[in-house]
Amino acid sequence: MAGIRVSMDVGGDGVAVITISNPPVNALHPAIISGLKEKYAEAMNRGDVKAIVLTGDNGKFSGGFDINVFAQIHKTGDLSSLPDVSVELVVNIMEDARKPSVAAIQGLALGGGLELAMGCHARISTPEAQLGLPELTLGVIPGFGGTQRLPRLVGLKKAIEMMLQSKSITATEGKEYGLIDALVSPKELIEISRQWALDIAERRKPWISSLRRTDRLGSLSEARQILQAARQQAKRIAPNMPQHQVCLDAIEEGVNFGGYAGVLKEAKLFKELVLSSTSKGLVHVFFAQRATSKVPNVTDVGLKPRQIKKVAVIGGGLMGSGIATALILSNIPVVLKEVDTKFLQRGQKLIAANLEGLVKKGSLTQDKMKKALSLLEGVLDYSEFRNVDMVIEAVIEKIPLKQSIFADIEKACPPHCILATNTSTIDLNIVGERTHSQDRIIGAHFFSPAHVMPLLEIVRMEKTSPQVILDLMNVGKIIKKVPVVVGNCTGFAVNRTFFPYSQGAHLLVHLGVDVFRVDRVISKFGMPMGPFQLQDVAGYGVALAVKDIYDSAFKGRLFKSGLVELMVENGRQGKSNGKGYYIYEKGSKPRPDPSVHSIIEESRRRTNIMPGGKPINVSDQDILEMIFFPVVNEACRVMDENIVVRASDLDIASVLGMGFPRYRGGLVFWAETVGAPYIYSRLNKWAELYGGFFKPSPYLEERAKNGLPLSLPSTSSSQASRARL
Ligand SMILES: C[C@H](O)CC(=O)SCCNC(=O)CCNC(=O)[C@H](O)C(C)(C)COP(=O)(O)OP(=O)(O)OC[C@H]1O[C@@H](n2cnc3c(N)ncnc32)[C@H](O)[C@@H]1OP(=O)(O)O
Repeated sequence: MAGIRVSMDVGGDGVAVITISNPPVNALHPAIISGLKEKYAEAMNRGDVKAIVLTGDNGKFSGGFDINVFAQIHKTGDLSSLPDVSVELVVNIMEDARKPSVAAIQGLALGGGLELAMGCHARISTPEAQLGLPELTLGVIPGFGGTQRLPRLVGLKKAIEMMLQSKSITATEGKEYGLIDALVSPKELIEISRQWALDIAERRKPWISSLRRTDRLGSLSEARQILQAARQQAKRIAPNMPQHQVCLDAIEEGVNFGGYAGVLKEAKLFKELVLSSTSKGLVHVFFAQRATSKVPNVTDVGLKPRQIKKVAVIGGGLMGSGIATALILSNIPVVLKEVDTKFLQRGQKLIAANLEGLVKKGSLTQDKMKKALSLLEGVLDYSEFRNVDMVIEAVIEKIPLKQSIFADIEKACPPHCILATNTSTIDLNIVGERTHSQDRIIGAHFFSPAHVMPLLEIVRMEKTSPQVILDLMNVGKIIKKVPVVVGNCTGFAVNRTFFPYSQGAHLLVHLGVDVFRVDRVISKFGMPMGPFQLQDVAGYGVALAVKDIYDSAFKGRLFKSGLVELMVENGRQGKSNGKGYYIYEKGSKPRPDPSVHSIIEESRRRTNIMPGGKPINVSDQDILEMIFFPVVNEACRVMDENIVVRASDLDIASVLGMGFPRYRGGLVFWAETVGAPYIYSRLNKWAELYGGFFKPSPYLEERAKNGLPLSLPSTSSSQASRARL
């Protein structure tokens, strides 16, 4: 296997330097594990080797066990490709060896990488290296002894925090906690590690096996209290995932019966979790997220992103101020344009408040806030636009207004400048209709709050140039977003796929289902909140503004009711005025408002769709399916029309844009686990009972009838044969 190797170099000082090499992050592929076993055996047998230094190639120790192996196991169900590492390699070969090992760490030591380092008898690191056990984010637990050694090195409380929250620390922090023995510069790393290893071999420094330590664990009663508190916390933060409690089970075994018993238990539990549906979903999301950065004809044609030195943002409302915040936080200077001083000041205040919020949370220092604010310039006309590299328009969703802005900025900006719009629904062809710059017009659809939400939906038109797409993808990465490139249509990929989400919820309520029950079922499934609370939080203005646009784009598959208008007529605007389906009061959680029932009753009377005038009788499962299956159905149309590059892009967009539970792998991945034939048959039945809103799309029908995966890309012949359906 090219590039995958373990090498050993024995110096005149008697130290064998064993180096892991598997670019780009030195992942621990099974071939690396066998290589390590082989080199250690050789080092033990050679008379000229007194001690070992273990390190990684190219400035990185290791990014952990090779996650591709998990993906392979998920496909085959066969666990035999998992090498025996925790006992055979880390305990028997490394920790209990006759010759000591020192880990020389640089760049990163994550997951199995850090676990190998903890099996060494000392750890020397460069200060900025990232150390952590993020296995729970993949639905498993640390499996090379990490659940046992980390608590014995940094104490139970800190270790549990690092594992349950998958939180990395720097080596500088690691030194404070006892994980790292010495901090050194990259230049000295190998030299000092060699000397350290010799010092241990010659007993000038202590020969410590982490697994046998107990001094950092505290008393049994203290340990039990910490574990108990952690179990409660895990129940709250991860109610639908098994790996948090299982990780605590492994730690507890070691606390009660010693480190070695803990390692054995950990190995057993690890194997069980690898096959869990949670791990399948999370590993899928790991690779799906990385796949979004590969866009055919954009990222594979040798283009280099141009530097974007300055960006103009038009509109200082909620979205514009959030976008400006995200840019200045990543050191990109921003010109913020508004129509008058009052609106400009409001925008500047919103940006300052966004930054202050981050300072309060502890994620930004005062100095960095000042630095960010110094990069913001407020303007009332286009004169400062002459030297910007990108404009992001973020004004209200009014077509004539956007068209006139685009005609203006085409004149005011330099010819290379990217002209982006943050519209969430309007067709980009319409926005740019009055310009001659179709090749540099692009959608930059942020999600609210824009400085917090991780998704950036990049919308390209047929004529948008690959260079412009690449530049915006790069800006997205710089401002720490995950850019997903999609095609142009009403609502683009995310809002289009999810428009039936709120509509299905409204339909159910008009069929007689309780509004708060709908929200409870959806939250229990793992969404951050139910569709009605979401509507409260987003504000009814959004729903009303896009209504006509959806009406004309999605004819025949809409459910129309006047409930939102009725809510507004009754003085309810959702969270913004404290009164929606829920009551919002400062300092307390949203409370269901029973007085909303009379408004709903009125809306039901007007719509009059309950069969025989009586509420339908449905189970919680029915509610879930009647809301999500229409969403899957629309996702099928989005895939059929090639709005997304690949199905997994919709998985990432649903997770990062809508809060679809990551551990379910995203919308399409989840739908595959449910099965196209079942989804199709349910939608068909509801279409007969309740009309066109549920009618299965030809794409779904074809997949269901032919037993094909939903994620399999369409071929032109299948598209043609569907057109005849
Ligand atoms: C038994 C053990 O306890 C189990 C384990 O060790 S499980 C693994 C634990 N380790 C992790 O979870 C770390 C996962 N990796 C990461 O968080 C990040 O990739 C990183 C912080 C290492 C690097 O981030 P960044 O520089 O942004 O690069 P990123 O794009 O994420 O990764 C670069 C490439 O390395 C791959 N990669 C990263 N870590 C990998 C791993 N552990 N296994 C396989 N591939 C990996 C990525 O898939 C990507 O591949 P691509 O270029 O083909 O898309």
